[in-house]
Amino acid sequence: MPNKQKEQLTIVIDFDSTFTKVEALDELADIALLGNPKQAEIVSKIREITDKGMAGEIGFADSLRDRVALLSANKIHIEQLIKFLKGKISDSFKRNKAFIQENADSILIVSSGFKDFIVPVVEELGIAEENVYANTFTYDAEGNISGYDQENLLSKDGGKVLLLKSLELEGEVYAIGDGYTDYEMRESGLANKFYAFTENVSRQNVTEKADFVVPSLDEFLYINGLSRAQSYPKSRIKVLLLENVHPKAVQAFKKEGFQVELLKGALDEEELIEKIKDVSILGLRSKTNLTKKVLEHPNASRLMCVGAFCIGTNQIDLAECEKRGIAVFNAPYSNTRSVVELSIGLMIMLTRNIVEKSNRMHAGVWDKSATNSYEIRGKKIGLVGYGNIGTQISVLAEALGMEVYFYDIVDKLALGNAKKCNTLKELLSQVDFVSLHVDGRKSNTNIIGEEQFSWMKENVIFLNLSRGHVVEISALVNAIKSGKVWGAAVDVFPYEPKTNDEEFVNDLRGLPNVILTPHIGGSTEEAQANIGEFVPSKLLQFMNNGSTYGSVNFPELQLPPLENAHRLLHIHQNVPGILAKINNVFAKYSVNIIGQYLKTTEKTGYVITDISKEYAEEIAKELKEIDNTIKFRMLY
Ligand SMILES: NC(=O)C1=CN([C@@H]2O[C@H](COP(=O)(O)OP(=O)(O)OC[C@H]3O[C@@H](n4cnc5c(N)ncnc54)[C@H](O)[C@@H]3O)[C@@H](O)[C@H]2O)C=CC1
Ligand SMILES: O=C(O)C(=O)COP(=O)(O)O
Repeated sequence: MPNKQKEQLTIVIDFDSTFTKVEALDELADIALLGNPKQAEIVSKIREITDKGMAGEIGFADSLRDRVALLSANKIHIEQLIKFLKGKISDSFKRNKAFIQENADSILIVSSGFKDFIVPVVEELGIAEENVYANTFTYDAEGNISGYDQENLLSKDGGKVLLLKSLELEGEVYAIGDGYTDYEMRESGLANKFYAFTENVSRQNVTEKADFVVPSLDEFLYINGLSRAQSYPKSRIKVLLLENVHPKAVQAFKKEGFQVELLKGALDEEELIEKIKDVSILGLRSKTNLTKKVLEHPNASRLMCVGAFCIGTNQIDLAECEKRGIAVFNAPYSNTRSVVELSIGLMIMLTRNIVEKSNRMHAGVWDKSATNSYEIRGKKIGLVGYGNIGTQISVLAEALGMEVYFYDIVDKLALGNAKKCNTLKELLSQVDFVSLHVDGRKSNTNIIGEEQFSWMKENVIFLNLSRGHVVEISALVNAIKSGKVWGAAVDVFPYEPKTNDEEFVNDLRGLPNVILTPHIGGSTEEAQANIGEFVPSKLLQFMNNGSTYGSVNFPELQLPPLENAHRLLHIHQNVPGILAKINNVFAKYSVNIIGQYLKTTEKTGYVITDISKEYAEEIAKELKEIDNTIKFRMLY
């Protein structure tokens, strides 16, 4: 075996729910019974028998006989099953194809399933037919399954033990599987160790008997010091996802073997301190504050990167993250359009006084009149903040015939015929609509208060879909009550309920021509699905490759994929001489550098060095000990 000088080791691997993600006979039943009116009933019966067998509740011979009798399958169905199973090989087996191919001679597939479909599937990863021990079907002249070879040891009760005994293997034997019959090989003493494989299913009566519980093949390889695709098994790395991020995000991390926990709501500071223990990757949305207090707590010491599954990152102490070598990513464009569409829609609803009309209709009042209903065409809109959202609204509003004005603290190029204002007052004093699209930086707190409302025209329509703390709510309430503001739409609030179970309490409730929405500007299926793909891809690139491209607080580096090299990632305070010190360590151990990349911000330096595979282990220790090192890790 590579990387380990040990006496001969044979690895015995189960097929169903271990090598592949599924139980093949259940799937065969699904395929064979397609179109049969009793399909659901028969399949559920077969699954029930499978489960009982796997849990050791009924003898295996009985389970096999009963299931085969229920199947009405033929050779064509087997062909379809093989195709299906090839797509269901467990992720960690696929990932470690190189190990399996290189060690195919010492790997045996021992299964109570059938060679008819197992052989073509395991051959995909380089395991030869002679290393597969399983049952075989018998067929009638038309190719229908008529039974199975009852002489085969694996068709009998305790079949795996009988088979293993007959093989008289020398050296160490390790068994990997998800079922009780896999454990029995260990119980009998024929296998030296049993690894309960839980990537696909986990059965308590099996895991409690195991020498080790392995959530992936990577974990098995890691425990035994064998060569593998993941330097450190991802099943040991915790991902915590908050605020009900899209299931696509959960899938993205699970597919790579991470340990993922998803929580529906946001967490407050104390709860986050509790939950962040041992977490390396944290995903949150706009409502969870990642504060200095959380970051400096020992529970957060493993945190490597954070994903804001939204645009705004004001809820995250970015500087503190940078100081601690934690890279933060967001989704700067995925929900832009959703906010833009909602803003335009709200403007029209308010200008036509639709909310009141609709409420009255629900109360049975038919009030067909044009009073207090206007078009937005020809009106002036003032955008405070001319970033990604502000500029898109600018283009659409102009297409709808509005005159666009904007104010931004940064010099921005006007799109179309939009007119730039030099001060907030200049903007507010001449427009019919005010729409806020600034970011949530602290200094934007209460930038719209009594004074700013006093600058606005009478009967202005006011929208805030940016951040709650940007507007002084009491001033807005007064402006609405005094009639200065004729209609308002507010999506974001200084305090927002943590979950959907908490009551929304705010002085804006009950005011006329005010549309209140529960911070849903970015909450469309499209936006959430986009974010659910985009943010994990950034976090995974950082974890797998070291790339920080798109980070909002870190030196940005887009790195080439790692090929046949080790990659050393060194994050340090940006003080003079660190690169020289790093390279002195490489020189001292005559390490061959294949590539080196450096990027710094004012405070932080990030050096990535790819080195050839032969290296002295001491270099990692010495690199970590360089003064001003923040974090160090190694990938291969
Ligand atoms: N309601 C919701 O569900 C959502 C709300 N948002 C909020 O919208 C904000 C804006 O999003 P993007 O346009 O993508 O961000 P962006 O960063 O592209 O644009 C923000 C613009 O505001 C400007 N700005 C900042 N402070 C200002 C001030 N005091 N006065 C004038 N201009 C100022 C900036 O220079 C920048 O051009 C986000 O930061 C987020 O807080 C974003 C998505 C969804
Ligand atoms: O993208 C943003 O900044 C938002 O405000 C949307 O936040 P959310 O993901 O809905 O909590």
